[in-house]
Amino acid sequence: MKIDGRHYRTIFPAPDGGGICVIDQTRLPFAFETKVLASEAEAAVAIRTMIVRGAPLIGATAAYGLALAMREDPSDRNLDGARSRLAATRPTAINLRWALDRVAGVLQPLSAKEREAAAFAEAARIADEDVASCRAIGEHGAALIAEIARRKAGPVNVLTHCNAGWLATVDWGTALAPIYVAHDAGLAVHVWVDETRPRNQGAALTAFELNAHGVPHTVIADNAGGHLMQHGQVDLCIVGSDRTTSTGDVCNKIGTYLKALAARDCGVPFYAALPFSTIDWTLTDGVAGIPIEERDAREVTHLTGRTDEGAFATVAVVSPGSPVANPAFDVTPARLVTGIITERGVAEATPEGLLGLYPERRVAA
Ligand SMILES: CSC[C@H]1O[C@H](OP(=O)(O)O)[C@H](O)[C@@H]1O
Repeated sequence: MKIDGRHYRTIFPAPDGGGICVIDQTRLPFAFETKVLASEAEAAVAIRTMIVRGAPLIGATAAYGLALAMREDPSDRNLDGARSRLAATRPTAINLRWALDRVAGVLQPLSAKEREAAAFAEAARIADEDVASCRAIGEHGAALIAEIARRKAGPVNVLTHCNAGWLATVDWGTALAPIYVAHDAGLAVHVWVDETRPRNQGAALTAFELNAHGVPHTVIADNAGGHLMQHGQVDLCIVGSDRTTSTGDVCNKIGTYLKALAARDCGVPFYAALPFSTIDWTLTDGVAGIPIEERDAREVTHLTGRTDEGAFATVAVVSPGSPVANPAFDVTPARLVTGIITERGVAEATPEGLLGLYPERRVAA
């Protein structure tokens, strides 16, 4: 996407070959800064501390992290060690392990001296595929928005949760890609942006993206979404996913499930947008099977932002000494999901629906 007229991907090789450039998303929206990840360890820290975040971007970063590890030591021992260390950075987004397994599968049969170049090449393919997949998600999802636009006057009002925009992927995004494609095609779209406590990816990142692209939007408190749906101000919900099961259960940022419940109660269509790399074909029960990351309590007890004088500041917002829980994701059961928007089209949130798009995943009876 473009920032001040210049096109960026969220991750790209440093021009001097010194490592991998990423956007430091912990500094947005008040500072647009890139960082060079020059080692496996720096890639791991970037994922763990959410300098980079979003399932597809986590996967791409891990792929390049493995390439950086091969630059350091291409031995079998380090390949296995780096794969384990990077996999341990965050437990929920399946894209992380998917990318590591894919790159490691390419490297294992190679000689040590071949591994660095092969790893960087495979990581680049993963990044390029993600851009193409997310662009296609945009096209398929935009058709849903266009269908609603034909039936109503005024803008199509889309509610989204967290950030599933181009900052969560290599480019285009997943939940926001249909909004960009529809907006660029001249359709009137307005986005309700859930702030998304506690990390505020909506208020900080989705709002930043939509501002930069000129998409009309309104930032709301997380708890306002149900009210807006009750009053007919939401035409559909589109969210991202960190892991979706073969049966259509959708794991996404904490609070997504509550929006799905409100949407069902108000008759609002609720879609998840995700690429093939986010589907976990080994799972049928997301609530029981998907590991939910428990993040640091400080993400709940403190807020970081910019003062009126323009300085970054962190303040406490919780009564000192109170215990805190911080589950980072929840699972929306398939029964609450209207459809799943993928790079291959829109499927019902059912095994048959997903297999209809990915027939190669049918297990021989
Ligand atoms: C396109 S995946 C976006 C997905 O990832 C976010 O989680 P996090 O910011 O913690 O990496 C959130 O669940 C988004 O929906």
